[in-house]
Amino acid sequence: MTTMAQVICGLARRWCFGALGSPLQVPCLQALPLHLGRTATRASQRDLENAVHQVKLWKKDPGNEVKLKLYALYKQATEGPCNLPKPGMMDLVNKAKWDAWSALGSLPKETARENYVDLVSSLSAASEPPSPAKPAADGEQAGGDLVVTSENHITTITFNRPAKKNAITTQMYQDIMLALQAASKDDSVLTVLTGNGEYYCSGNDLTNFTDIPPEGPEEKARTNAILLREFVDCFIDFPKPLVAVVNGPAVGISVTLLGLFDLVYASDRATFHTPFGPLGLSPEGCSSYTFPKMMGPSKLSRTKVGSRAGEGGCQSQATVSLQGRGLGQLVFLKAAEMLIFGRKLTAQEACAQGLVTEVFPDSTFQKEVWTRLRAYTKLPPNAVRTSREVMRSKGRERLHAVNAEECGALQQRWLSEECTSAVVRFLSRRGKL
Ligand SMILES: CCCCCC/C=C/C(=O)SCCNC(=O)CCNC(=O)[C@H](O)C(C)(C)COP(=O)(O)OP(=O)(O)OC[C@H]1O[C@@H](n2cnc3c(N)ncnc32)[C@H](O)[C@@H]1OP(=O)(O)O
Repeated sequence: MTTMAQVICGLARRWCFGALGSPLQVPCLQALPLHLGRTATRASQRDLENAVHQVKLWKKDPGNEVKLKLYALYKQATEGPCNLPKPGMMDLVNKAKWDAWSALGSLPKETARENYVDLVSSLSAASEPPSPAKPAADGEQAGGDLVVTSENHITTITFNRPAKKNAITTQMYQDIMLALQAASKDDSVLTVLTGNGEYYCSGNDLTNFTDIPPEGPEEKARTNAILLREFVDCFIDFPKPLVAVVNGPAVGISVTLLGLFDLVYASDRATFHTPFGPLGLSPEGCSSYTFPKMMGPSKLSRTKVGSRAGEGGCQSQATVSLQGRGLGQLVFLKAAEMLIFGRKLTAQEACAQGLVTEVFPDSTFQKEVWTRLRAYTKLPPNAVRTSREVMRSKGRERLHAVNAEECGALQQRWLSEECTSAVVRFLSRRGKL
């Protein structure tokens, strides 16, 4: 399957030569400064061909904004104003390129040719050889986007895309399912999910929505809904204790799945954000059922004042004020505030709502959590497994039904203009399409 990266790379090579006829969305193309240093002579067709050849020699990706400008100028110089029909919203790559070309209006071919040559000559002069790939820092985990280890009777699945805030690619969904299937059969007692780097996970990789198959966006939505349902089913059916070691900010599906975990240990620098509203999406991971169940439709949360983090229970930040004695403030947090309105929770707030089991100071987080987990693995494994099974078995049928309903709703959401516009906005914010 053509990945988005291949699509972009393919387009990058062919855009500059104008062989493709489909645009990419970039907000203010006009703002891109064109090189005005050209002498009065008009750029010839030969100059254009030389410029095209020069671009082929570029070693560094100039970024989408430049590629779009070159694409649009080349099309305008060789074919004149854009008269193609506007592609659909979900066809992000083609629509953005269409926009780029159309933005040039009735710019004369000669002027477009001149601007193309000028732009290439100024960028070629400025282009630097690419910096050598940064070697992995000491202690950083080598390996792919997902690292799975199994030791001390703990299977650990680590999101390992720190440069992308551990966003989950389509392949990673598959790999996590494989890791869970293996962990359900190995000699581990616990299975842990955690993140490498400053983030736990920034949720679904939003470029997952952009590689539209030839069958069109409806097919993409259908296959994504199947993948998501199978992915969440793996967590519902997993037979051993699931532990989330939330080392930093968590977004989207990495948050909603936590309702299916048995322990959620969070660093006090972790946050919990489910921006489904702003993204035009709806909840997944069974959170439409587990969150209200866990948090209550509206819940008065009381937490201890001044308790040290890690001494059991939530680290106190939110407290309860009674008759104005200044013991803190009344904390109303609702599942709806998270799932519908996208309120981001601190680790303490998430703990007060029952989403997080315990919050630890970041400075001692890893040491405290892994010491505790290793102690838990000393428990009789069959007793652990039996206790978990009797706790979880009663709710599985309901959770599978909730999962099916959520995936059906999302399948429609992914086709909506609300969602596609939000994804384009995110990916275009720095020419990331
Ligand atoms: C099979 C389909 C299953 C679908 C399941 C349904 C799941 C739904 C969800 O999970 S919805 C939530 C999706 N996630 C987001 O909306 C988060 C998007 N990211 C952000 O808002 C921000 O990146 C941030 C707040 C997480 C971090 O911001 P900041 O500290 O400013 O860093 P950058 O934005 O510069 O990010 C660095 C780098 O990472 C890329 N990136 C981060 N998150 C994602 C993501 N979710 N998808 C794709 N790319 C992401 C970001 O683009 C930057 O890349 P760059 O360095 O510019 O190449």
